[in-house]
Amino acid sequence: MQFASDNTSGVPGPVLESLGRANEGYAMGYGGDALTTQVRDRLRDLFEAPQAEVRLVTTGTAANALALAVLTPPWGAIWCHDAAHIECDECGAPEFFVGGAKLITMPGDHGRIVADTLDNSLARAPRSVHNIQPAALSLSNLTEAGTLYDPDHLARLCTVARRHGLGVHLDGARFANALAASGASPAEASWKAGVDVLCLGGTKNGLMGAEAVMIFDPARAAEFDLRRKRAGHLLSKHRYLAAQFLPWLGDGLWLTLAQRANAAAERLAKGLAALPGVTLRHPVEGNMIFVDWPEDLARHLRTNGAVFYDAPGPGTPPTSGARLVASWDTDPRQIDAFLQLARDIPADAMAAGTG
Ligand SMILES: Cc1ncc(COP(=O)(O)O)c(C=O)c1O
Ligand SMILES: C[C@H](O)[C@H](N)C(=O)O
Repeated sequence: MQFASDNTSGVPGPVLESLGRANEGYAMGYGGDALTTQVRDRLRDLFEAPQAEVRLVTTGTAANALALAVLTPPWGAIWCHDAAHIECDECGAPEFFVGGAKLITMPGDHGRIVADTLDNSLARAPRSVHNIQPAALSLSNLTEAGTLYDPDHLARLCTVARRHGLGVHLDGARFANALAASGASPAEASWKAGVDVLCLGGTKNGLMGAEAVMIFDPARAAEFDLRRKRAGHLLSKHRYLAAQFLPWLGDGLWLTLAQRANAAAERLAKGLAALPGVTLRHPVEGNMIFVDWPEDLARHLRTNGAVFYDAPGPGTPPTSGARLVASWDTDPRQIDAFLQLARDIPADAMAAGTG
């Protein structure tokens, strides 16, 4: 019953088979191989962006930090949600890779920034020589709350950012889950809404460790290349990164895998919502669930083999809660066993706090 994260999942057969095929013979390094060119062309086609530049790296943190570095000068400020991964879980990588940027965090219900709040914040931002300079807006889709920005909401935020002279970065660690949930096209959910650089996550959706940075303004690619190299994120055996993407993007596998993860989360959320004392903290719009539940229930589930991260709720002291993440390979039987376990918690355990 593994619900810690979608990065705990395995790699689907077509991706492993593609790696095996890529292992034949020799290929130029550092992205000079034929597979890398095929991935670029495939992504340009899928995103209706023939001029876009595509760069592959191995982690989402590197993708985010490097993408933000080409949007933000060392004296720049990056606006983001206060629960953003770049704020909470990247150990200062964006600030480091930019060379001194400051993250300006904002509230927003269910992990989403509201356009008026962003507009007001940017309008009040001082811009004298004494101040860090507004430079970029960073959004995540899915958000870190597992919710969705639809293209209209995304476009409103990008319009505000543009009006204040900011570039827009989209952390798409779960972009496929967002597309699968919204039905939007890749272009509508990115550059057509106003996104300048998209970090398209593969690792959480079946790939072994591969992320594609899509730079919709090709003029920014040269700087990205130099930053990627000096960060140590230009792989010499680059064909093995590209080989992961080809089957994934080939016949829509990326969306099929994301739909499976989303459906698994929907199944789990439905069962959780029916349990006494359990509430869903955010709408479940992709493959992540946040619940508020009794500590005894969490303890009972963990004692019996369930794996998940705690996610304390608001308030002082914080309420007991958890994040549960479904993956492309989450087995419905795992979900049913987890829910049955939750239903079977001994009544006295809840009462005595020994569940
Ligand atoms: C929203 C989001 N962005 C970025 C990342 C970074 O990915 P990585 O752990 O590969 O650095 C994660 C990690 O899971 C994530 O959840
Ligand atoms: C939080 C952790 O860093 C990882 N991004 C995850 O979502 O599991």
